[in-house]
Amino acid sequence: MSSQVNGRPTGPGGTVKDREIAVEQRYVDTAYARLEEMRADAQAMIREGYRQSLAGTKASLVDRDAMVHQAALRVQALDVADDGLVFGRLDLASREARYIGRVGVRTSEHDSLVIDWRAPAAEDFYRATPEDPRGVVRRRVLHSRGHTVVDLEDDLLDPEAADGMTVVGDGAFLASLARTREGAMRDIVATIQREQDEVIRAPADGTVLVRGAPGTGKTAVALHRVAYLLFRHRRRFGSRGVLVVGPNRRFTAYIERVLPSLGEGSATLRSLGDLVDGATATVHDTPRLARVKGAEAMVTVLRRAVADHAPGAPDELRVVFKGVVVTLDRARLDRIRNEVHRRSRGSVNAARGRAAEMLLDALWRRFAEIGGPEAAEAEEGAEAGLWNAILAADGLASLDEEPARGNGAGNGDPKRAQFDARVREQRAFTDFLVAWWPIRRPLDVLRSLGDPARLRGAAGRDLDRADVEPLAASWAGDGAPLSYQDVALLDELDALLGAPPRPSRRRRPPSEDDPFVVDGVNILTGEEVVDETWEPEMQELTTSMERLERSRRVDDGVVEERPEYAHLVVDEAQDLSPMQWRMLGRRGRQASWTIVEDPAQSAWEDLAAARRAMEAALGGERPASRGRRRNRKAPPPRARHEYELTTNYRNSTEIAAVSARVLARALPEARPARAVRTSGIEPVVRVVPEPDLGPAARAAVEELLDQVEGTIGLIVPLSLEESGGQASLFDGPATAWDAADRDRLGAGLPERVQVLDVLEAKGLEFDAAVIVAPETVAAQSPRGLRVLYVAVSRATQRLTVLTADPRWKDTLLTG
Ligand SMILES: Nc1ncnc2c1ncn2[C@@H]1O[C@H](COP(=O)(O)OP(=O)(O)OP(=O)(O)O)[C@@H](O)[C@H]1O
Repeated sequence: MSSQVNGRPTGPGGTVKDREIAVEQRYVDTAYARLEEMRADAQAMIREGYRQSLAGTKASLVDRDAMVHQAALRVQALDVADDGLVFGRLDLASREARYIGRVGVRTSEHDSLVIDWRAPAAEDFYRATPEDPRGVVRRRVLHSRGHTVVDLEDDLLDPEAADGMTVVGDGAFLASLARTREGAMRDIVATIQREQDEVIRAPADGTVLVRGAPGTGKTAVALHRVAYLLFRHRRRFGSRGVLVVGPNRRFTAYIERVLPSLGEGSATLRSLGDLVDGATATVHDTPRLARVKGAEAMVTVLRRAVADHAPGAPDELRVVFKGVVVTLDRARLDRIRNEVHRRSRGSVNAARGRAAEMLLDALWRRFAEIGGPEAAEAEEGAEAGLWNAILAADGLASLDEEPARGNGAGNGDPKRAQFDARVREQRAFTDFLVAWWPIRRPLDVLRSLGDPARLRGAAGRDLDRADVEPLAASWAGDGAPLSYQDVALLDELDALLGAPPRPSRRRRPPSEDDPFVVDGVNILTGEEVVDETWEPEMQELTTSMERLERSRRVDDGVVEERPEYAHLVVDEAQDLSPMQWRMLGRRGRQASWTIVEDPAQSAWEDLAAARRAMEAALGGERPASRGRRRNRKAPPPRARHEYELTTNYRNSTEIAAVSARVLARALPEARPARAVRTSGIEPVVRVVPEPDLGPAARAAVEELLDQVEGTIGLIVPLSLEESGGQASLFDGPATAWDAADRDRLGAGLPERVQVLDVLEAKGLEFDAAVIVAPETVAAQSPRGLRVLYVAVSRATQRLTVLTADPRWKDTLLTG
C-alpha cells in the first residue's frame, strides 16, 4: 500500500512531507560531509604536487604537473557539486535505495553514497516509466537550496510493489518549468525526461541527429550530452576536445553556464562568429546577402580571388645579368602565377619558394630567347672561356669538369646555376618576389574584394551580377564590420592560403649576407633566422596551461594551427549555410557529431544545398589508408542515430497555440510539439498604427515589468542596414529597425529587458516577449514566416504582439 500525501498535516512531526524531507536531509548531510573530506584530499594533493616541484628534477616537474592538473580538476568538480549535490533517489523493488547526484561520492570504504548522474547505474532514474519501471518502485526528486532540502516530489512507477511506501508531490516538475527565467540557461539534471535521456546517452560514435520543435529541450539535451561524453569517454574526448557551436554570441552567453554547472569546464563553446581566431563577427547580413555569401559558389569565387594578383603587385620583373636586361611582362607573370597556384592549392602562403624557382626558370628561358648568352659574352669581350672564368671565380666547376649541381631546376647546368645565383642576389629580384607573392592574410583577400572590379573578376559566372556591388560594399574599407557569414569565408580563405611557412626552430648561424634574408626572415622558405640562444629542454618543461595557451597563440591575424576536435556539437544547425558547414567540417575531420536542429525554424532558403554541405562535413576525412589497403572498398558511412523530441517544456499551452498557428502558415505539413503547462494567461495582440509601434512597444514592456519577475525580450524585425548599407536589397516594408531605433527602445529600461532582432532571438527564452511588427518579420525574407515562428516561441509566460496590420490579430489568435 502507498499513500499520496500532498503536505497535509499528519501529526506532531509536521506533515508527512516534512518528515520525509528530514529523512532525506540526514542522508544529504552525510554526503556533504564526505564531499568535504574528498575536497580536502584533493587540495592536499595539490599542495603535495607543489612540494614535489621544489625537488627540482625534470621528472618531478612533469609528475607535479600531472598531479596538480588532476587534483585541480577534481576540486573544480567537487566545488560544482556543492550546490544541490543530491537531487534524486530511486527505491528499487529489491528494497535497495540509490541516491543520484551531480558527482559520485563514496565512503572511505568505497561504498557508494551518491551515484554520478552520468554513470550507468543512474540511467534508471531517467528512463523508468510506469509502463516500463525497470525495477524502480518510486522515483523521488529532491529540490535543494544550497545544502538544504526544501521540497520533494515522488513518482510512483510500480504501485503493486510500493507496499507502505510514502509518496509525496504536488507537481513540482511542472512548477519548475514555470520558474522565473534569470537570463542564463540552467541545467536540467534533476528532471531530464526519458526521450531526452536517450539522446544524452546515445552512442559516442558517428552522428547523433536530434530534431524537435522550439522548447523541446534540444539545447539542454545537447549540453548534457557533452557532460555525459566527457564523463564516460574522458580519455577520448577530453584530450582532443569537444567544440560546442551556437548561432550567435548572445546565444553562447545564454548557455555558457550550463556546462560549468555540470562540472565541465573543458569543452570549447563558440558562436559561428567566433570560430576563426583574430576575426569576430559583429553583424548579420541581410537575408539576401547571407544567401549569396553562404552559398557554395563562394568557394570558386574565393579560389579565383586567391589566385588573382595581390593588390599592388608589380606587373613586370626586370633583372640584369652580365649587362643583359631580362624582363618578364605581365602576361608571362600571370601564366607563372597561375601555374604556381595550380600546384600549391591549400599552401599558397608557403609557395613563395616554388614561385621563386619558377620565376628563375622563366627568366632563364627568356634570357636564352633573347640571345642573352651570346650578348653577355660579346659585351664582356670574352672568348669561349668566359663562362669558365666566371664559374671559377664563384668556386664552381669549369665547363670541362663534372657539371656542378645546379641550384635552378636541378638540371645540373653550371651556367644555369651561375645565372640563378646572380639573379637571386639582386635586390630587384627579392623585392619583386616579396611584393608579387606576398604572405596574404584571409582578411586582406576579403577586403580586396571590396573593390567591385576585382570581385567581378573573381565572380565569373558564379555570382549574380546584381549581387556584386552590394557584396563588395559590405567588405570595402578597413573598418567594415564582419558578418557571421564573413567569418566562414575567412576560414575558407585561410584553408586556401594555408599557413605561412613555419618559423624555423633550428638555430642558425647569423646570415647577414644571405640575400634572401629580409628583416630576419628567409623570404624563399619563410624561415625565421633565429640567432638567439634557444633552449629546447627548457621550452618543453611547461605546464598544461602554458601548452594550451601556446596552442591558441595568434600571430598577426593568421591562425598558427586550426584546432580539430574529437566531437562537435552544432546547435540550431538548420540555419547553417554551406560555407559554415565547410568551416565546421574542417574542425571535425575525424570527429563524431551531435547535431541539433528544427528544420521548421530554418531561415535558410536553399536547405537542400545546406544538407549536402552538412553531409560532406560529417563525411569528414577518414584516416588515410596505406599501401595495399588503398584499393580496398571505401569505409562504410559513419553510423547515424536520429531522435525526435516531442514535448515543449518552454511555452505555456496558450503561447504554444499562437506559435502553432504561425507554424501552420509557414509549414502546413509540420507538427507542433505538445506543450505541458497551462498558465491561464492568454497572449495579447494589439493593432497600432505603424508610426506608433515604437511607443507601443515601450508601453507593452513597462506593463510586463509589473507582471513578470524575470527576463523580457523585446523582439524587433531585422535591421537591413547594419552590414554596409545594402538597403537596396530590401524588398519588404520600409521600417528600418536599426541599432539607433533599438537603442531608443531600450533606453532607461532595466537590465532584465533585452532589445534584440529576430535572428538574435534564436535559441533564447524569456519570461515575457513583445514581438513588434510580425508583418515586417514575415516579409523581410522568403523564409520570414519561419523566422516569425521562432520569435513567437520564445516566451515562457506572457506574449504580447504589436502589429500595424489588423489581419495579423486573427492570424495569431484564431488561425
Ligand atoms: N527535462 C526538463 N526539465 C526541466 N526543464 C526543461 C527540460 N527540458 C527542457 N527544459 C527547459 O525548457 C526550455 C527549453 O529548452 P531548450 O532551450 O533546450 O529548447 P530547444 O529545443 O533548444 O528550443 P529552441 O528550438 O527554441 O532553441 C529551457 O528552459 C529548458 O531548461
